[in-house]
Amino acid sequence: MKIITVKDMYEADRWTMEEAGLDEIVLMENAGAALASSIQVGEGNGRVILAGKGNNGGDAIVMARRWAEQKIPFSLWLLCPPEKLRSAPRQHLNAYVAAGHSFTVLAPDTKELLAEELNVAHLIVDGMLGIGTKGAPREPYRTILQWANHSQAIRIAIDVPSGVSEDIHQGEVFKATRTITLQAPKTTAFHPRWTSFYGQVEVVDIGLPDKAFEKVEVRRQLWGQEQVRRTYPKRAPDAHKGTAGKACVFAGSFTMPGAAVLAGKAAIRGGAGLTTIVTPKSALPLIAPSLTEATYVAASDEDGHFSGELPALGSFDAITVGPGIGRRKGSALLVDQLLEAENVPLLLDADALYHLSEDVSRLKRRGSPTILTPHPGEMAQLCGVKVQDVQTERLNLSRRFCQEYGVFLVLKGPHTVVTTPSGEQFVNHSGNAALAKGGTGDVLTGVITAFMMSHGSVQAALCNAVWLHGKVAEVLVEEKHSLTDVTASDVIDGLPSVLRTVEK
Ligand SMILES: NC(=O)C1=CN([C@@H]2O[C@H](COP(=O)(O)OP(=O)(O)OC[C@H]3O[C@@H](n4cnc5c(N)ncnc54)[C@H](O)[C@@H]3O)[C@@H](O)[C@H]2O)[C@H](O)CC1
Ligand SMILES: [K+]
Repeated sequence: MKIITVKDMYEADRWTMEEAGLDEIVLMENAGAALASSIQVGEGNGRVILAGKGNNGGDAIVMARRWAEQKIPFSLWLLCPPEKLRSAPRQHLNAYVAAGHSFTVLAPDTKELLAEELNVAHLIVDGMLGIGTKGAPREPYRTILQWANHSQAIRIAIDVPSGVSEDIHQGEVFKATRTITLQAPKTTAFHPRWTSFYGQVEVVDIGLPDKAFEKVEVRRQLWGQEQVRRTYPKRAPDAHKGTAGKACVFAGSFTMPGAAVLAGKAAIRGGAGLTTIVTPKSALPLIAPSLTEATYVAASDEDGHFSGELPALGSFDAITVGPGIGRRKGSALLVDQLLEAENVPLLLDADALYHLSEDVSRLKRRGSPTILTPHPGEMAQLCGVKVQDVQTERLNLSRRFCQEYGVFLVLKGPHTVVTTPSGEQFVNHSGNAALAKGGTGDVLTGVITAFMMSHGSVQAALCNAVWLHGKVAEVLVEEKHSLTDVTASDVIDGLPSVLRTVEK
C-alpha cells in the first residue's frame, strides 16, 4: 500500500475530480459512509462529533448524517459559523439539516457546554483539521484540542489527528486512540513526531481510482502481512542444505559471545542451509555449546577480540559482520577487508557500522549488494548528524544515503524503514515496544542473513525479515508475554509459529 505526502493526495484528488469527473461531494459522501460503518459507536450516550471548516469537517458532517439516520445518538459541533464552511461541507450541512438533524455552533455562549460534553464523552470523533493543516492549530482548535485530550473518551481521528502537519511544530495535537485514514496512509503517520498521536491506523477506501495515483511519483509503501505472503519464497521439495544457502557470520568476542549465538541461531531458524560462525579463538568455546547446528572458524585472537587477520574461507552465499565484534582496531581491519569481498552480498550491523562510519565512501567501491542495519544512533554516526536529526528525517535521510552510496538500508525503530539503492522505501507495519531490548537486533540480523539467501530479491528479503521479527514480538505479547519480559531468545523461539502462517 502506497504511503503518500499531502501534495500527492491533493494531486490524486485533483485527477479524480478533473479527469475522472468524480465530484468532491461524492468523495466526501464515500468518506462519511466509510467512517460511519467503521467506527464502533459503543453503548450509551456521550458521543461528540467535532467538525472544522474544511473538508475534514465535511467528512464528519456526512458521518453524522449517516449515524442520525441509524438513530445513533450524538451531538455534532460546528467549530465555525455555517457560512464560513467551505463549499462541499456546506452542501453536506444543508443535506444534514434538510434531513431534519440538528447541530450546535461553537460560540461564546455555547463554549461551556462543549467543554462539559467533551469532559463526559465516551467517544469523540475528530473532524476538525485534516491534511490542509499548516503549522500549530490556532484558536478555537487549540483550546478544544486541550479539552478533548483531557477527556477519558475513546478518540477517533478522521484522516489525520487534528494538528498533525508536514511542518513540524510543538503545538496541540489530537491524541487519537485510532485514526481512520482516507484512501492511503500519509507520511506523517510514520514520522516520529506524530506516530504516537495516530494511535491505531486503519485505512478506508473512499473510491479514488488507482489510476489517480499513477501520475504521482509514489515510492514509499507500507509492508505488511499481505506483501509478505506475496513475496515469501516456497522451499523447493528437493531442497538440500547447499541450495538453502551458506552463510558466514563474523560475530562475537570474549566479552560478547551472546551476540554471535543469537545471530547464528536466528539465521538457522530463518532457513539458512549452512551457517558458519567466524569468531575469535577464545570466544569460540563460549559460543559453540549454545549453538550446536553451526560450524566454526576460529579467527586469530587478540585479548579476546578479532586481531584483524582474515582467516582462509570457502565460498559463501552471504556474509554478515558485526554482532558482538567490538570496536577495537582488529575488528576495524576485518571490516575493511570484508568490504572488498567480491560477488557476495555483505550485511554490516552493530560495531561493523561503527567502523564503517570512519570512512563511508568505501561503500561506493562495492560491486555486490551491501546491506546496513543501523538503529538511529548508528545512522547518526554514519551520516555525521545528531540522533534527533535522524529521527525527524528518517525517510529522507535514508533515501539520500542509499542513493549516494548504492546500499540497502534497514533503519530500525518503531516503523522500521527499508530503503533500496534506487531510493524505494518500505515502511514496516509490525512490532511493538517489547523489541526495545539488547539482542533483538542480533536476531534480526540473523534472519536477514538467511532471507538474503532464500529470497530472489534483497528488498523482499529485508522487508520480510523486518516484518517477521516485529510480528513475532506481537504474537509473543498477545499469547504469553508482557511488553516488559520478552527476551531476544524468546524472539528466536517465536519465529516458528509466525513462519508457519507465512508458509501456508
Ligand atoms: N481524497 C481524499 O482523501 C479526500 C479527503 N477529504 C478530506 O478533506 C481533508 C482535507 O480538506 P481541506 O479542506 O483541504 O483541509 P482541512 O479540512 O484540513 O481544513 C483546513 C482548514 O483549516 C485551516 N487551517 C489550516 N491550518 C490551520 C491551523 N494551523 N489552525 C487553524 N486552522 C487551520 C485552513 O485555512 C482550512 O480552512 C482531508 O484531510 C480529508 O479529511 C475529502 O472529504 C474527500 C476527499
Ligand atoms: K482530523
